[in-house]
Amino acid sequence: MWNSYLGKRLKGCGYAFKGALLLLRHEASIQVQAVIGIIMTVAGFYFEISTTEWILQIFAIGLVMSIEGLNTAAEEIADFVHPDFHNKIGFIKDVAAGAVFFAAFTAVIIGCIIYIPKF
Ligand SMILES: Nc1ncnc2c1ncn2[C@@H]1O[C@H](COP(=O)(O)OP(=O)(O)OP(=O)(O)O)[C@@H](O)[C@H]1O
Repeated sequence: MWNSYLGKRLKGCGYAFKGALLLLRHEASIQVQAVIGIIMTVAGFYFEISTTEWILQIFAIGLVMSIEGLNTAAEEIADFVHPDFHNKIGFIKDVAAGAVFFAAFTAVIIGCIIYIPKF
């Protein structure tokens, strides 16, 4: 029983990892965010940011990429269930994009708080 429980959890991790790779391979917006994340990581080493700043920065990068992944999932479901134009589909896609906006805005504020004092 424990074996099958562990096996299922490991399989779940495998699917999640596959999903992360799919996002990185096929989603332009996630690719851009990943590149920005790498640039910010290099900047973090260059400016020798503190442990708290690292935590905030890593959290911001993860937050934006996670919400973008969910936005992609929402768009895919919307296109699958209703490929034609519909106001409701437009609303669903707009609010999903709005969620990414909140995350990105938060990340920009965090970035400003960390880096503006260093210039
Ligand atoms: N089927 C539809 N019905 C109504 N409005 C739509 C529909 N598809 C897209 N839209 C409108 O166009 C906007 C952009 O949709 P789209 O699916 O191209 O998203 P996108 O953010 O450009 O996607 P991607 O992340 O793939 O670049 C939506 O936010 C919505 O306002």
